[in-house]
Amino acid sequence: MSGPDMSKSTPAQRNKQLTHAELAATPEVHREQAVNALLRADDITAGYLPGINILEECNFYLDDGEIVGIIGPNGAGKSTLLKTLFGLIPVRVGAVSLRGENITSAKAHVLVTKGVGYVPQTLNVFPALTIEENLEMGIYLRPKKFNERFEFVSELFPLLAERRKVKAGALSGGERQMVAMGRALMMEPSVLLLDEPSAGLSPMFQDEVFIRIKKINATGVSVILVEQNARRCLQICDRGYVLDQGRNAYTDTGLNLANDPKIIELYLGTLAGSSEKK
Ligand SMILES: Nc1ncnc2c1ncn2[C@@H]1O[C@H](COP(=O)(O)OP(=O)(O)OP(=O)(O)O)[C@@H](O)[C@H]1O
Repeated sequence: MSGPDMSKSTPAQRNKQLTHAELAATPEVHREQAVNALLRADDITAGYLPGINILEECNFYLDDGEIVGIIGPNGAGKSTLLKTLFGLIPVRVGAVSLRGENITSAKAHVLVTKGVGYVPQTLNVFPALTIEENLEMGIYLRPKKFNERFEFVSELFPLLAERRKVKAGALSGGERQMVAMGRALMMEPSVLLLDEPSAGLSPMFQDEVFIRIKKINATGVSVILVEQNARRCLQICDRGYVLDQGRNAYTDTGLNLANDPKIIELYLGTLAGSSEKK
């Protein structure tokens, strides 16, 4: 690839020097940038039914400390990518690695012990259990650390401590989302995978969720965020990927994607002209 000499720059610096066109068009660039990534997927193909691939040769990486957003149309494969990274769907072709360790198709419970947390879009709390019991379920592998982690999670979500004896089934959608994120944080993950955390929430609660994600990230947790609310997602993420029909369509910084006329036209639709919240 022609262009600036990137041999002495950090991955973060190199990200900023490249346009989405360069990144999307050249898998070599992805590989070069992803060398020291915290989590990366190389050319992964995956699907649910035999012979039907949902993801086709997808490339993805997350650097330490980043929030990376994944946006795209309905059915593009965003949730499937997250599930594949978390070992819920086997990888058919390609590889996934965590801090350089090959974790391709490693099972979810193994990934949790390696510092990967996952919050599914639905059915992400135990409604019959109290908030406290839900959080206990999150750390059942290390029960002695409950108090320490409960304190950490309560600082991010004070409501969870205040209402610890309330059953999760009695909470609003936004409050349940906090329980789900809190539970995933109990195991002290270094990477948190969030599947459409703002889905179905009122605009006020959506804002609250995005603010909390930034706070979680500020504690040192790297975040992969799948979102329908693409514009809001791009506002808070360091980098974003656009998936379309199971393939990488574009990737760039969140800011560049949000302001790219092509992305606006194809993926952000009428939201593009709406007032933005910073
Ligand atoms: N359990 C499943 N079994 C078979 N096919 C599935 C399953 N879950 C999802 N799919 C299919 O995989 C494709 C990608 O779905 P996925 O949920 O990953 O898309 P998405 O980009 O997250 O979209 P959305 O924003 O609508 O959730 C769709 O065609 C969907 O019908």
